Amino acid sequence: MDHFDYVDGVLHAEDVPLPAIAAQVGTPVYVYSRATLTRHARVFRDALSILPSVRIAFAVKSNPNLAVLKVLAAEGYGADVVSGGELERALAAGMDPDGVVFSGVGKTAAELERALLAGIGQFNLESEEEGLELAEIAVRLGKTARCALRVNPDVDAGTHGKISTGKAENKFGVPFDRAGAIYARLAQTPGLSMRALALHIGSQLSRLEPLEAAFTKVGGLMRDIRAAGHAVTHMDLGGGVGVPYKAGDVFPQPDEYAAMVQRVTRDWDVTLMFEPGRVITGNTGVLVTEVVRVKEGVGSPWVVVDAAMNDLARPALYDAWHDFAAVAPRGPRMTANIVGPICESSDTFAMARDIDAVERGDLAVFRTAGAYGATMANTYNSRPLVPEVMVDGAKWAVVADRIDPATILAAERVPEWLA
Ligand SMILES: Cc1ncc(COP(=O)(O)O)c(C=O)c1O
Ligand SMILES: N[C@@H](CCCC[NH3+])C(=O)O
Repeated sequence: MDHFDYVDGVLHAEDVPLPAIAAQVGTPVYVYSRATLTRHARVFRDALSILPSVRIAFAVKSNPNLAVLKVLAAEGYGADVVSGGELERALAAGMDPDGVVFSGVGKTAAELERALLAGIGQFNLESEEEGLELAEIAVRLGKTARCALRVNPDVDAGTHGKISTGKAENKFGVPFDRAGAIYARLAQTPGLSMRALALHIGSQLSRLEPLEAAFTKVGGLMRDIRAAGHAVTHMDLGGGVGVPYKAGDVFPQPDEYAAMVQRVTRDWDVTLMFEPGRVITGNTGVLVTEVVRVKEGVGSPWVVVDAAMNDLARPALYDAWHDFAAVAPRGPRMTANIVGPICESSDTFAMARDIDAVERGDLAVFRTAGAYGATMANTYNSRPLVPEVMVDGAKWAVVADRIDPATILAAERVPEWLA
């Protein structure tokens, strides 16, 4: 459930008509509902409350906007970060460093040092090499780094290949059959305090079975590691729970996910950690766009909108589906190809889609754009960086400015020797 509904034939975000935002901020623009965000944060947290000891670290990459992070910090969420930049955002949002988990295969020495000095809660080590490097830095700084070892369980998540992370051929984590030995070595390395195993097998999972298989497998590994005499006090089960993008699609609900986790982890005796992203933010946002032109096509007309693959990359990258709806539907329907203005054929949001009939100048939205939307935007074709707005009841505010090409141009330099 979200808070984007039609009132008197006009799509609103909570109590605010989207045309009012478009008139002031222009398009394209991401619009987030604070009520939806809060609701999702609470539903997920409450579902997990059936488990004895839980820490939730929001996957910042899914929506790193500072206002979004502030709302989640107030709901007791920590942060799963994958770069120094995301760490700074989490800290700027007032998140407790102890609730920050640092994932990623390529953390640099500078990032590791900064995170150690900030006192983050856990480093999710993705290799033995990373662990040894972190240990050296920790010893030099007189610190101890609390760590998890990320294991690659070699389980097929059944999601799009480009967002699958738990098969042996993916770069993430250490090979399952090497994990016990690596954990043992790192547990004896000064500067590190090994406390957990971590896993994350992929994103936008539509079924719980692959997660259950992976948790079960890594649970067995945890027992082996304990039997070898090493402590495991935490287990980080990652994120990955998917959301429906297409009206009518059915996805696992947070309470079903929690029940599965409870069943698998009943005798683990650990603090369970989670890194949800999309399930918290996916439904909290829409991308508002304006129809620039309706152009004759072969078969279906081309509906050219002013949003493009630089603003919402998911359809171009993963052939992802985002529902498209007119902000003020005229009544009839049409079959159309929806595209952006960028000079790439992959700048296509939908082909031969049955949509609300639209004309030049009409506003429309791509739904379920709160996760992996603005965060993946760029300025390709020297387009502006898309702005973001948050709505709260009848109030709304710009929470990220549109960065226009002139500002970007001002950061570029022509060297003297070219002048
Ligand atoms: C390590 C890690 N944790 C958490 C997430 C969040 O995933 P999702 O948005 O699918 O919940 C990701 C992204 O897939 C990730 O790479
Ligand atoms: N960017 C991807 C998700 C990647 C998850 C990263 N671990 C998407 O839009 O679906």
